[in-house]
Amino acid sequence: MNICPSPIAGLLVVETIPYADVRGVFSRLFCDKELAPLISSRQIVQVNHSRTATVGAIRGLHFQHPPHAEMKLVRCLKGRVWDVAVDLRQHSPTFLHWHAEELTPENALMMAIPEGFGHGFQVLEPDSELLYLHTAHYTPEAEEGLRYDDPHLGIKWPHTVTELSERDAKHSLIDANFQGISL
Ligand SMILES: Cc1cn([C@H]2C[C@H](O)[C@@H](COP(=O)(O)OP(=O)(O)O[C@H]3O[C@@H](C)C(=O)[C@@H](O)[C@H]3O)O2)c(=O)[nH]c1=O
Repeated sequence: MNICPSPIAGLLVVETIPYADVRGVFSRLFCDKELAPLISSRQIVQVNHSRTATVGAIRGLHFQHPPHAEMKLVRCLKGRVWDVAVDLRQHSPTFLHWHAEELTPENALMMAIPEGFGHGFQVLEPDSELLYLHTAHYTPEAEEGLRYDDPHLGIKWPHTVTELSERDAKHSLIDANFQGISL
């Protein structure tokens, strides 16, 4: 696995090197030794999977507040998604900047999204599937979201938005009182 920087400090992109032969492909999806530089003392405590049927559907943007803030490692197992992370760290020089990567099974990229970032994605192929590794348990009372179309973020989604959960449609817009996440 190659751990690559992104334009936002702390947000990393991991390249996985798949082993291909006549039978198909073998890939290591997680290794605490190889990923130690980014995982540090964190532990993976939950593994989630989602399948999203419709091209253009968006999930996000989601995050958990401290003390339930988490690192998420996200990869695409099927289809194609445009995965975006937004820097919400209070006092970060890149506060409210975002970075996106297209994730596919073929490019085998994994976004390593640390605490203090919002995360979302848009589906670019039908029935796209994502695998998430989390370093904190799901804590709905600590969870918050931002609007995918928040003008303060200006995220340039690659496809027309076709579907959104009721919850994601109701997130508040960022206003002058929004301080970000204090870690
Ligand atoms: C995220 C999550 C949801 N759920 C439940 C709550 C709800 O009934 C159902 C669907 O949840 P949601 O609508 O929040 O699912 P979804 O909108 O897909 O939420 C996900 O979005 C992406 C962008 C992320 O980054 C993920 O961490 C997660 O927040 O699953 C769990 O039981 N455990 C979990 O970890």
